[in-house]
Amino acid sequence: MKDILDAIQSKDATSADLAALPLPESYRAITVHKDETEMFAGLATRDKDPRKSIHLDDVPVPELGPGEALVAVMASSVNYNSVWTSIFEPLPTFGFLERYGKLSELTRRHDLPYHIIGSDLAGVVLRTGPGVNAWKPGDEVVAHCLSVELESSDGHNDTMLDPEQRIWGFETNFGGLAEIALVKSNQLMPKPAHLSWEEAAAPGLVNSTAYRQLVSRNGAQMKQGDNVLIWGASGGLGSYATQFALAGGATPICVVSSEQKAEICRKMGAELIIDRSAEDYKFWKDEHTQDPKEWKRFGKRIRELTGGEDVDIVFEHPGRETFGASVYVTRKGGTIVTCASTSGYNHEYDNRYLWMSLKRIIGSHFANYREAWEANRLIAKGKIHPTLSKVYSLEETGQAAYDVHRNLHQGKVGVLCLAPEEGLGVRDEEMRAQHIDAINRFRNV
Ligand SMILES: C/C=C/C(=O)SCCNC(=O)CCNC(=O)[C@H](O)C(C)(C)COP(=O)(O)OP(=O)(O)OC[C@H]1O[C@@H](n2cnc3c(N)ncnc32)[C@H](O)[C@@H]1OP(=O)(O)O
Ligand SMILES: NC(=O)C1=CN([C@@H]2O[C@H](COP(=O)(O)OP(=O)(O)OC[C@H]3O[C@@H](n4cnc5c(N)ncnc54)[C@H](OP(=O)(O)O)[C@@H]3O)[C@@H](O)[C@H]2O)C=CC1
Repeated sequence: MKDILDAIQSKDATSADLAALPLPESYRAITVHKDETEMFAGLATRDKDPRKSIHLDDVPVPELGPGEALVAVMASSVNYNSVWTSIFEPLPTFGFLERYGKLSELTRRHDLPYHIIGSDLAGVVLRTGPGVNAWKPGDEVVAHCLSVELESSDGHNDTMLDPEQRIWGFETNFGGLAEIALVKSNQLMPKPAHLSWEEAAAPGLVNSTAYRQLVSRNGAQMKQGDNVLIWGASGGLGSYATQFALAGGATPICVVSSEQKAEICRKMGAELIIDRSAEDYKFWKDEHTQDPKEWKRFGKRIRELTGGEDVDIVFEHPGRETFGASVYVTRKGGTIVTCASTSGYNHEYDNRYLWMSLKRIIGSHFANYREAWEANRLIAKGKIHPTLSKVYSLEETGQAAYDVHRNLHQGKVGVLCLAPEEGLGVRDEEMRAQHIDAINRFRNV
């Protein structure tokens, strides 16, 4: 592994040099174990501690198949899907690996007693399998997390609709929180040249998801002048949704839970901010009953901020706790676009406010290759910036996942895999200098 890292860091190693280096037999990877899926039985979600279930193991390098690439991972990031995997909710992910393993001789590789997790990476291509022409060893890349087979016609208008659509590192094995990852070559995209490895690895999953959810024709199709209510506006998804709203001429109404987070949103350029903790909204009176008076108080606050307007789009992901309020505060004909249910997936809302006011709920999930490519292009052009706050070592991934699980973080949390330190991998210093304040906006807050 040291030779590989030396070659990546040397200025003059060629593609042929990298291709000629032998692969190691094993590599270090963050895993959860199949024989531990019951370890948190009986505990409340909040009390399930990723530091106990996440391991750093030596694992064998997987066989490389057609259309695939092995990538030396310089850095990765923590996504909430890795939190779900590590607390075995809503299901242990081993069921996904078993199902995938039944598809073919080749996919059987994924069905293992350990799951290498992680759905983001920035790194360097080491090997490509048969049929891969667009990428070669030595290419500096980021990977999006859509894994598809595309044997059915269903996915050929929008690859997210492929019946064999999976999220890499969540529903497949050999994910990005490791020194080497196995991806399909159609997950690869050019690494933005002005970013370090850990900055480049941070946006991928959430940036692509927010792009489809808010901007794409497959999502809410946000337009200039729209009022967009963004839950968790300084979090993973929300920090990109806020940037897309601002860059697209819309007005974000950012919901956060502290003054510190409100300040981050102001630094991004947002002006309309609701501190849900300070204003103490209680949308649920008890576990079973919502309080429409609280929806109304929340809606009034939005109208105060906007000068009397309601929101055209709600960017939803907290789920059960907020969904009733989200449906209520959306304007007539507006859109609630949801990609998650962090606080619970059985949502309740008053349907009269949906049908009588001709509102629409849209379900959105990750992004197709084109959407991920467009979202990555915006990063590469310096129009949208990474929101990396803190960086951990691979050994500390359990703590990094704990921070995200307990909402102790801001924006995105990075993980160094092969990169020996932060700040490496920048190719375009001039462009970096132009955007350095925006790139560092979330650092150490
Ligand atoms: C990019 C990052 C993203 C995120 O972070 S997202 C957040 C993390 N992700 C999650 O929390 C999602 C985790 N996944 C799940 O919870 C489950 O994954 C699902 C609930 C999404 C699906 O459940 P399941 O049981 O895996 O699949 P089924 O599609 O319900 O299939 C089970 C059986 O039910 C049959 N079935 C499906 N639809 C119907 C129907 N309409 N009528 C009759 N049967 C149906 C199927 O065929 C199959 O059957 P057979 O077991 O025999 O194969
Ligand atoms: N379907 C898909 O493709 C994707 C789904 N997801 C899912 O989206 C969810 C969010 O992911 P991500 O943004 O990365 O996570 P983060 O934890 O980084 O950010 C979420 C933010 O939401 C806010 N929040 C959390 N709980 C509540 C609540 N009960 N009420 C109101 N606000 C809340 C918090 O902000 P604050 O405290 O400041 O209000 C938090 O910072 C996860 O469940 C994840 O699995 C993520 C990416 C892709």
